[in-house]
Amino acid sequence: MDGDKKPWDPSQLRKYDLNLEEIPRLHYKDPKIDEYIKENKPVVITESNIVKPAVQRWSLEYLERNLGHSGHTVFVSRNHKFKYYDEKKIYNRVSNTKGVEFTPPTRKVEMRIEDFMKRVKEWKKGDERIYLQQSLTTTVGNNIVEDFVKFDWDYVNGKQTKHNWGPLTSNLLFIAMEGNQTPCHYDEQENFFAQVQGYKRCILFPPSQFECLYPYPVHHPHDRQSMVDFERPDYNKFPKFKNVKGWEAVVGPGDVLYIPIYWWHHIESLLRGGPTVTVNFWYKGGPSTLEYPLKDHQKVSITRNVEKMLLEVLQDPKEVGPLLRSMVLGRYT
Ligand SMILES: CCC[C@@H](CC(=O)O)C(=O)C(=O)O
Ligand SMILES: [Zn+2]
Repeated sequence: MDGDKKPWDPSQLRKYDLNLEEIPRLHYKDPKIDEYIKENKPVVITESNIVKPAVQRWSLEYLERNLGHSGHTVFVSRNHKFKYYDEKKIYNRVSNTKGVEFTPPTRKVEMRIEDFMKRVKEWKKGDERIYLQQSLTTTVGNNIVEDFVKFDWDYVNGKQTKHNWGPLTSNLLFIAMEGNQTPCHYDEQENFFAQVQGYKRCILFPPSQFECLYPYPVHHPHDRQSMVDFERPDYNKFPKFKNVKGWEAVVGPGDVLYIPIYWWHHIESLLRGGPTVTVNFWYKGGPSTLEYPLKDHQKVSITRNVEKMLLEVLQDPKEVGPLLRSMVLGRYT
């Protein structure tokens, strides 16, 4: 790659009408990284050895040979969106206050890695898309385990300890087709999002923009996901989406993006960039001491608890909205 040639160009990014700033990129030895993490702000950590063995060795061919022959979790979508849904919340098939059936936007299948790679290679426009999302556990091959143990655990464990995070809950391996998209959502975990192969565009919003991103109700299968379709935003239903202000970074091999707990993120593999490989590190949040003023993500957590409590006592999801409206409108407005 000659000097000034960028590894990707803007034509590989889908067009959105969003007000975005660049997420800072800091060398992994820079102490300012700890200031960002302490303030729950995203930062791209560069030149680290966090997943260096994977960056060096995990080509698609290597992964096909070494990932292991058990079935791997693969999501299938009729379009480029892979919107997460919680199967456990499709309990009474009623997914919103109008009693409409919930139709899962993707389906989950178990696929052997060679079948997955074949379908990726032979994919044609109009075919269903697939997205491998597999927890890195002992079911993977020995070479992968050897690479995994050589990740820079001192570095990530050091951050976990310094910032008083909870335990590491999982490392997920993602193998995406070019153009695959995980629509805007938040997780209740701290995340080191380590890019291994290919380039991904990450668009993030702070928890304070909760009102502009219109999350589904907590009892909905799409809990934690934004209701706004970034490609065709409905400004009548979601007027405050116009005011949203976000941060973005395109991460490439070796970059590690810190996605703070409760921060919204919309992530997509670049168009025409080939398949991408990512490993994430999800940690439970630290103990949340209630210091005033409360942090924005603590307020989001409180709203979640209110919705859960109301559903628990009212039982019928259709009653939660009307009760909240009667409580607030005309009184707290
Ligand atoms: C299943 C979620 C995958 C990931 C987004 C992506 O890489 O497509 C993400 O949202 C996260 O790591 O939290
Ligand atoms: Zn996520």
